[in-house]
Amino acid sequence: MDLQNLDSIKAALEETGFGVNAPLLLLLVLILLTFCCFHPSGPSWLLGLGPILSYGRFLWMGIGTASNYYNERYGDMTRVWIQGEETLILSKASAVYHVLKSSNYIARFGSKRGLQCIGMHEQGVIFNSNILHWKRMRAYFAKALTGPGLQRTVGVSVSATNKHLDVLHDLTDSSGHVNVLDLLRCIMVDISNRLFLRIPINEKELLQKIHKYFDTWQTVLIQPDIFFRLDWVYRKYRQSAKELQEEMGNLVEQKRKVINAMEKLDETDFATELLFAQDHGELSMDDVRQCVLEMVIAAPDTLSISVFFMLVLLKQNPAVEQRMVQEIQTVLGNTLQIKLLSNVGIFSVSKSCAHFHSLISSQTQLQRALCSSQVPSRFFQPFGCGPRSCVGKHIAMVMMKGILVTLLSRYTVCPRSGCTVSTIEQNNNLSQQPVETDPYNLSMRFIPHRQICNL
Ligand code: HEM
Repeated sequence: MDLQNLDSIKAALEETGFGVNAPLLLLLVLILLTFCCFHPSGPSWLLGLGPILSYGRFLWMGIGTASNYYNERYGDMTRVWIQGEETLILSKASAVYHVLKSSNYIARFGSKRGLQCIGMHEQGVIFNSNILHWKRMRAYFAKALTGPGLQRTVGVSVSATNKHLDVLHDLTDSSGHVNVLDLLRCIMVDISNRLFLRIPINEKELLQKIHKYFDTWQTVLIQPDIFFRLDWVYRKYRQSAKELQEEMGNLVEQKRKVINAMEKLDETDFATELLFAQDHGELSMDDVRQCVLEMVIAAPDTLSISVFFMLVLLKQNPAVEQRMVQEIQTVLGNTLQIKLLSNVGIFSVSKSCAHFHSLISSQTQLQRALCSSQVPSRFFQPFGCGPRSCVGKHIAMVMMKGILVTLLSRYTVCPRSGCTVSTIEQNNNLSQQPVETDPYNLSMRFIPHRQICNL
């Protein structure tokens, strides 16, 4: 703030009859100074070029990488422009935590045309910014992802993992390396289907469609309107979104037929609840399809990446892996008992729960060792927090543990030599994930424990 401004404020005060009221003036100066000091820095306006350049950077680099770039360059609270709107980019853990947990943080940004393309504009839950509608949708998700649904998850996760480990050769190359990310995605989509939809699916085909949908989601989210008018560019993305939506529409219709053919409904699930709500006029057909779509895509893209990084990290921390395997062997005895878990007897559940608790402590220690010791643990929020936090956070933990315990009880997993979290090339747009153009570096050897013992 310069002296000229101070003089004009003084003159304005005199003109309005306040006179030179020293305490008032001092207070005003203090307020303005505070505002100047705490006003976030960022790229300059540059006759309107600044907003265009910063928006361009977000489109070109992807949301995550561009955010990191601005925070590194201008500090952990930076002002930029996205689609002409002033936007704050925060990287300080305490500030992020403060914003996320605020009851005012209930909407997400995205271009209207982009969200319409992927069916998320005022529909489903993930990017639904129609607050009343989002609240209603979130309730269906919350119901399916907690309570009895959560209890079934242990058995389903263990049995789906075992099923896919039994046919590991499907994803093994000639050098004996497994495409772990694909394996985990297959497991995840199987678990999601068994829990929320319960219809026969072609996992690989569905995963391909999910992959293309996710790519479209990342591409269109903050595009300007002109992008959607360039048919030769946009056509491909519109088509990818439509393919998954149509597939989900078909699966939902199949589900309806199954329900109609049933004499008595023993057990309900997410899709059934939605279809009933549609029958009662509470939800539209598009709502049902979009909610099922979001539920089915939520886990493969988040959990498979998380478990993949856990496996890499475990190899970087062999002592932790060894302790976990010992715990697994002590608690579960042998792999046969793990297979028994798929039947989810009360005895097996309590055993596995006991183990899960000890596993949490190992993981937390691993996390602590790897995260900066300066950051208090409450600021570590992989699932976000507050009203818009991950509605699947509890089930995600159960699924991850179910998969990890089953996997580690049968195999030790070896990434290629030199493959560590810091050497893996990563993308950071909507979420942080390994670059998969060359799956060679990301594949791992699965060595059965029996084989190690015999070595
Ligand atoms: C390791 C696994 C997962 C991670 C790291 C993760 C992380 C997140 C994060 C960071 C958010 C946004 C939170 C915010 O804005 O504050 C979110 C939202 C969400 N997650 Fe997850 N998630 C995971 C697994 C899952 C699973 C398994 C499901 C469901 C089956 C799920 C369903 C959702 C949904 C529906 C939302 C949107 C909630 C809303 O907008 O109201 N997530 N997740």
